[in-house]
Amino acid sequence: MVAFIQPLGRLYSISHCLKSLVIKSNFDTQTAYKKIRSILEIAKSSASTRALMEFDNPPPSDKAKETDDDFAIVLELSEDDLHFEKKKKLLQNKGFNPKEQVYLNSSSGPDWISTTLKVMLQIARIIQLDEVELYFGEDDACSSVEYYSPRNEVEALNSILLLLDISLSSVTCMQMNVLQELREAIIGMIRDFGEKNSVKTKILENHSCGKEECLLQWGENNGIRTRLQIAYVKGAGRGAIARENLNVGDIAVEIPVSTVISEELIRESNMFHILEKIDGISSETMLLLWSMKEKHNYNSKFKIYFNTLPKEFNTGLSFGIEAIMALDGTMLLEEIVQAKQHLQTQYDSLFPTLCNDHPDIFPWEVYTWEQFLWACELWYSNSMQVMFPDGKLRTCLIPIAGFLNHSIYPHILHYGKVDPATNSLKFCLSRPCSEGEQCFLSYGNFSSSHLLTFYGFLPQGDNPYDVIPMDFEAEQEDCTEGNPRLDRTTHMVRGTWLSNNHNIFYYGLPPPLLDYLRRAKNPMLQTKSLLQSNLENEMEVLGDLLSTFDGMMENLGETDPNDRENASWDVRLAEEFKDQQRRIVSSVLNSCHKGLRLVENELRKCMNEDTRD
Ligand SMILES: C[S@@+](CC[C@H](N)C(=O)[O-])C[C@H]1O[C@@H](n2cnc3c(N)ncnc32)[C@H](O)[C@@H]1O
Repeated sequence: MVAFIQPLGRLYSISHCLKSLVIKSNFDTQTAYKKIRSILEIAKSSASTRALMEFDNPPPSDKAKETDDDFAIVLELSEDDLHFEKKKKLLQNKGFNPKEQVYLNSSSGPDWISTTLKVMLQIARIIQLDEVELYFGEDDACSSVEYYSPRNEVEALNSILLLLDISLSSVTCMQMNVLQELREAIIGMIRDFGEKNSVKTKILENHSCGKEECLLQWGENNGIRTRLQIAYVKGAGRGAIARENLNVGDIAVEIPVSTVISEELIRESNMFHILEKIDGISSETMLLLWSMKEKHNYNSKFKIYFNTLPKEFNTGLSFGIEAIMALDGTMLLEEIVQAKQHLQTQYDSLFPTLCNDHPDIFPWEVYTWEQFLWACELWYSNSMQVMFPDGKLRTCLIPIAGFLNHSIYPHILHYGKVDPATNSLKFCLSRPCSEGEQCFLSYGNFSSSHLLTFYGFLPQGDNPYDVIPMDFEAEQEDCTEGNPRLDRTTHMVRGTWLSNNHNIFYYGLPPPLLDYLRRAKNPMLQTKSLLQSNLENEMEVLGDLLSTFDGMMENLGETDPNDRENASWDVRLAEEFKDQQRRIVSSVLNSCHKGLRLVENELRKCMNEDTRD
């Protein structure tokens, strides 16, 4: 996403001990290439130096069993991980260390592969958790989490595969057999996971793809290699379809840097010397202004690419007034209004000044507000963040790869780093894609509100990143000066159907939120035992949540009975989004009601016991 929109704040209010509940969209930033990743490390005792790849001797108790074929893989949570402490705690709750050795012993029994992989996968899943997944990850030792999110699962399986591949190069023959067996099992798990979650694409045969084929030909002439073809697909414009069966690790598309639209181009243009003098202008904004003019340049190197771009993008930024009003009761209304206002302010700060001062370089008919909005939508919905060999992250438009649609079950997770050896971007598969199947990318771990605003669609399936963030502000006594101060904490909820744990003290709701509310009510309560005081506190917490979410549901109103089929594209999208919000809020309300019944039951038992005593 281009960096000229700031995160936007949104408001709700909660009664009782909490002063206010401010809801913010602070989990939507494009983190994929900025985030410091946890690394998985493998250890080998025979190596003279401890490097990324080492093998460890078995622990003393296992010494008797030590053979040439007894060896361990170490899965390590990097201390550089942004969430190191939380992940370490979660690992420890499940009985693992942040640096865990998993012994590979093929003679330990017929189930050694599934037992070993189960352990490795549990650890790898936690290491690969992102901020939202970690927040919702159950934190008690008893609940065994099967999986956190489709992205996390594919990421965790691929990280184990990478570990095995790294280690294959330096093992004995017997150890190689063991690793190969594990590797095949992992590939099988990735395939099974993909088959269970495959998204059926309807290809629209009656649409011609002449312009797209011209671009593929242009790509071939310019060194782009692709195993994808382009077709119109139902509900998503164009999409990229596998021409042949593609396996994990295969490259679906390879794009030389010379065919990428990035800030280098603006430096070569005649508008650079004017734009560079504008205070605080970002390279993304310069590039956006460049692209507005370049799409009319008949001699442009990228003319064929510009020819394939839609006339309209239909993102949330183009929502008309009726659609915006249809969002009433959701936080998205304010977000879209603010985003549009922000763009209008940006436009007004540049135009008509640039057109008046340099009419030959910035012709007014090219730099209208409508054209500016079109370019913003182009850059928001089609650009990718790319890490170049010089270590700089640049926002780029990437011909052909730009046809890849987004999915919650993506085939391609990592694509944003230029391979310095080939000076190209490689789009490698993290799960297989069969011939004729649509190949999907992950645009990032985005909520539906973000995807609607900046990309103009709502993804199919349960989006684990559809959260309702909640910022709590609680007044605290300042010990040193006796002045009250505001403590701000961020929590969130999402559809409680995504949780595995609906037992008492959990109810499918996020444990960190519940713990925070419990402590806010009664800082002395420490345990989740069935004591009367705990249960009474629990009733209050659930009661507060119930009244907050009841209010949200009331604000959302009833489903619009009007015929959606005949509604305009934007009103239909707004109504669909609102339905999703209702579903989330309704699931929270159900969980609170069920929770209250559970707690009441236990409280009754508690009181009966007291009267018997
Ligand atoms: C990078 S482009 C992908 C190619 C695009 N479909 C096209 O025809 O040019 C991103 C745009 O594709 C569409 N898109 C991507 N993923 C989608 C999905 N899962 N469902 C519906 N539309 C999608 C949205 O319009 C989005 O703004």
